[in-house]
Amino acid sequence: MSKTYTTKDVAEHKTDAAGIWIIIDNGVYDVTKFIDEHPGGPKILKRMAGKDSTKQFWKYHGQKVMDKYGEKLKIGSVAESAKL
Ligand code: HEM
Repeated sequence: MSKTYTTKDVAEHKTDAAGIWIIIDNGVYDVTKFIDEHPGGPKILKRMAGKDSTKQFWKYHGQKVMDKYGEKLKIGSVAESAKL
């Protein structure tokens, strides 16, 4: 079963020490270990740390990237969603 987080939980994960989480659509992704391998560079990803990066993600990537990395990095979903 997938874990549920609040946007506040996610917002508290925006440093190397706490871990770096981002929201894409309804999912919560832990990119702490991925960030240095990010082909778009760590900086741009770090700027979205703790935030909803749905718009930015789909601007720069397609479904293929999500299919390849999503499952590996996903740690759960956000409890409150505008889409529910
Ligand atoms: C789970 C989160 C993310 C994953 C797994 C991911 C993965 C990738 C991958 C695999 C690429 C290589 C390009 C490709 O294969 O299409 C890439 C490029 C890139 N990513 Fe990400 N990314 C993530 C989040 C983000 C976010 C949040 C941003 C923006 C704030 C971003 C900005 C970029 C940019 C600017 C590029 C370069 C695009 C280009 O060269 O045309 N990424 N990313």
